[in-house]
Amino acid sequence: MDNHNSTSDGDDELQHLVVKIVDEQRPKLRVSELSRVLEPSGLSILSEVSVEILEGSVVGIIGPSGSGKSTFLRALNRMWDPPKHTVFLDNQDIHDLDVLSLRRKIGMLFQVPALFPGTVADNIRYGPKLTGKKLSDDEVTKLLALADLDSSFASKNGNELSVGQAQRVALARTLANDPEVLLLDEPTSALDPISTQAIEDTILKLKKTHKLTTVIVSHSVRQIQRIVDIIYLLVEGKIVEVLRPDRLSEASHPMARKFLELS
Ligand SMILES: Nc1ncnc2c1ncn2[C@@H]1O[C@H](COP(=O)(O)OP(=O)(O)OP(=O)(O)O)[C@@H](O)[C@H]1O
Repeated sequence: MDNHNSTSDGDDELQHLVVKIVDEQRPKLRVSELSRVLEPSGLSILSEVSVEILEGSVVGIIGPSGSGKSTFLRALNRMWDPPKHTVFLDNQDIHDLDVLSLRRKIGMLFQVPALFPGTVADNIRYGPKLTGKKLSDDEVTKLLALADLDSSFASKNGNELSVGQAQRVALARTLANDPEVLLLDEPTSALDPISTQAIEDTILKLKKTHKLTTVIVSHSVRQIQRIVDIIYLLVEGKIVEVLRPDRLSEASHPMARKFLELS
């Protein structure tokens, strides 16, 4: 009986600890009633989207083609300029930040990597150089390693790389800016499984070591299930479901069910 009680107390303590840890995760990004209507057609692409993205979390955005996923993602670092008072980073309206420093804090990776002319090292040094910082060879090697590339890549030219290698260089280049948030727009849909895994591993590693917050748009439900903490399902510009990756089958919205069945 005593033993039973002490186990139950232990469970309570654990529960409190879990609640405390969850409580301590603060919102990194807050989106408040974000809408986008295309002129002159009047087509609504995003409709009053409100979400909180917790620091250190990996958030997945899924949904049918044309549902507004990329538009939502691009709003977060002003690749598409959202209205004022709709997107906040650390509680600050992103319009109050200089756009270049915003994009250093919130880095982005696209489906197809576009490297600048020059070597891989030139690419990785590009961002820090803009702020007057020259990365050492050692720092370049560390960034390459983070993207699972060895130091021999530093001297290669961008056009010598496979798409998967180029995407990993693009990731290392983004990470060179020491971002707090990473936006990934279908980053592995053109990649082989090894490069895909390298990118997923890097995201999970940086979540642990740097509390990096990641928002990923992906058509791969399996990928989403492998790496994200929470899933937002976007249909016709609206978030229709918020799901845990292990509870995707519980989605109830008809379009969500169809999308998941066909994925
Ligand atoms: N600048 C623009 N001008 C006109 N239409 C646009 C523009 N940007 C987006 N759209 C339209 O808005 C809708 C949402 O686009 P968006 O790229 O955000 O969707 P998505 O969910 O990312 O799609 P996909 O999965 O196919 O990449 C689409 O119908 C698209 O054609």
